[in-house]
Amino acid sequence: MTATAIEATGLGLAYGRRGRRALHDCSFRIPAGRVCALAGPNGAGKSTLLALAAGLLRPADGALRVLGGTPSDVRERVAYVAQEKPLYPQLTVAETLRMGHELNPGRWDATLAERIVQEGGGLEPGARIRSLSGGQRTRVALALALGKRPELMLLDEPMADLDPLARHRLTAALMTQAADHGTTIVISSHILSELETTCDYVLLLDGGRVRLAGETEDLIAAHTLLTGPVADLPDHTVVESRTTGRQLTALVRGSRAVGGGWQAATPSLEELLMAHLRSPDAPALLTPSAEVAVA
Ligand SMILES: Nc1ncnc2c1ncn2[C@@H]1O[C@H](COP(=O)(O)OP(=O)(O)OP(=O)(O)O)[C@@H](O)[C@H]1O
Repeated sequence: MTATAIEATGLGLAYGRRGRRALHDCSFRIPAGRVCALAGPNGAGKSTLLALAAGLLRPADGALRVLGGTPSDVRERVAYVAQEKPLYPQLTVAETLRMGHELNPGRWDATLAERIVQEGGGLEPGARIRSLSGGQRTRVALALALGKRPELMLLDEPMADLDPLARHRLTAALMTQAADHGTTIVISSHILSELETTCDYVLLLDGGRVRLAGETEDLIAAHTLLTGPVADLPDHTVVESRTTGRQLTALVRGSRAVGGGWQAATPSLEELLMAHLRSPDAPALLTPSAEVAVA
């Protein structure tokens, strides 16, 4: 089995004593070297999971192992970019990068960090962080994260405020980092169509629970999109079915051929995720590499 980047066993967390559970009994594994999409609707628990993996929150239940240790043990080897991209507003861009250098002795890649802030309409080194736009701050935050040359990057909706060109460039920089250095990237996003082209692993959360986890390809291959006359679908686990006039469209588990006028197609990742989100009662599915080994 390949090395493990993140392993959660029965992980649970509630905010406050009477708080609703943000995560509930989550067990899954993300192997090292993957680019993993963390998907799920608002309030699914994505930011909570990333903050736990970054060691900023502690689990109330269960356990979370990151790069083989506790999140606080491995902090040096992990880069975390939170949704609100906290940076020091009074520092300049150059001072922020210098801080990155000082905080990461022996690891810091100044050339890469500089390139990220300079690419596509460079940021003035003397510009104060407080004077930057949201998207420009994101570039500085990602430069700090990439400059650290981490083994694991935890990115909470990093691209949300970037223009399409900057988004494209930074996605390419992340993919190069993953390919050249085997960095594991866990990236939360609501833009499902973008995840399909960039991510080879998926973790879908909903209501604080794991719904899908595993290789993108294998999860897609484990489902079939069937279209045909309105009728029962015997012998299939139906994730979601919808009727339009006399036609039924159903996402089912399995890839068996069906007769009787049914047309079978491979779902896109977006279709797969959307069908699961629209059907909260569909059973969860984890591929073997995402299952936690029972001791
Ligand atoms: N600091 C907090 N105090 C109390 N409840 C919180 C706090 N942060 C998150 N929650 C609750 O925990 C649950 C999970 O929130 P979380 O931010 O992890 O979801 P998310 O999947 O990242 O959502 P989004 O896509 O909107 O960013 C939600 O019900 C949310 O209201």
